[in-house]
Amino acid sequence: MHIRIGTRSSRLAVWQAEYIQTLLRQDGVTSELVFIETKGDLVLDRSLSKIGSKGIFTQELEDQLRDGSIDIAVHSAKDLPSNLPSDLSIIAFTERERPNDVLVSRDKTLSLSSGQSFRIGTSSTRRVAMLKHFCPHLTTVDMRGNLQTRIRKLDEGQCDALLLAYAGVHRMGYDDLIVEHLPIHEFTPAVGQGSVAIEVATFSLDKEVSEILTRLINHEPTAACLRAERAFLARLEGGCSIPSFALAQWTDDQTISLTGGLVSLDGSQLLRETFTGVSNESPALGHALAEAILERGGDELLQTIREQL
Ligand SMILES: NCc1[nH]cc(CCC(=O)O)c1CC(=O)O
Repeated sequence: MHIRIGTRSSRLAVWQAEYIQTLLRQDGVTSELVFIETKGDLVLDRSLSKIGSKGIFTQELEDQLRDGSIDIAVHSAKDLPSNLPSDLSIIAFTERERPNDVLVSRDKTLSLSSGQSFRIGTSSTRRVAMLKHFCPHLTTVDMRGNLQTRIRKLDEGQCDALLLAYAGVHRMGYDDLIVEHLPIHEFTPAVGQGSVAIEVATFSLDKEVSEILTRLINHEPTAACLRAERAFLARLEGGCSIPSFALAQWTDDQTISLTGGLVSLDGSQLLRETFTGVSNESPALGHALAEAILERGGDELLQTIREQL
């Protein structure tokens, strides 16, 4: 069996694709990487929320799944929209890396909780809004580009620190630059953060091949958590430009706890709830959480956010 793997060509994307190749090789499955550029890689002068986030890192890969140029597409689970068209599906989520965000800087004395004032580079609406909520004394600088580009901008002095996903920083070998791990009960991560998703064209991939790939790549405990988080996001109809967050975690061998919510762009309002339920009904858990958040004022909050973006 030989699999053509579609991937973006950023260093993190290549790390992810090579990780998938390693998992496949365990069972003698050979593969090759097909590099595909997405709108998110090309348009670097505008913030993600202004480009219109839906599928900006995924569309071109999906086109090649459909026309049969590749067998699977590898994405950061976080970049994959929560509502997939019916001809595409996810057949695996890899075991999640630690899901939290980290503060990255050359200055070891920096800390979010210290009360010092400094500039943080980020292009994520969630991170900007959360910083405004928890750390109003800090300023943010809009910063696009892959990890290496952002660290170069940090070194050029365009900001004093970056707020990033631990998973990407660790995978790229920048652990030495981490000055603080942010607590997930405050800075709850984005849906899917830390896991890698495998997407296929539902009707063109052979069913038997698809089952083998799932067996080799999918980590079911992670997948159950991501189904809860993604159901939450789907109900909010949020892409990655909406400042929403959710993290599901196992509490015992049958139960998942899902924490998630929304924060207003100016940080003044933060809605967060935790729901617990049985793991095999995790999408229902995500749906229930979304309903609760919408009912508690999330509905109006979302409307305001959409008008402002
Ligand atoms: N949207 C960019 C993106 N997509 C996935 C990751 C990090 C790795 C991951 O969450 O799996 C990042 C960078 C970041 O948020 O710091």
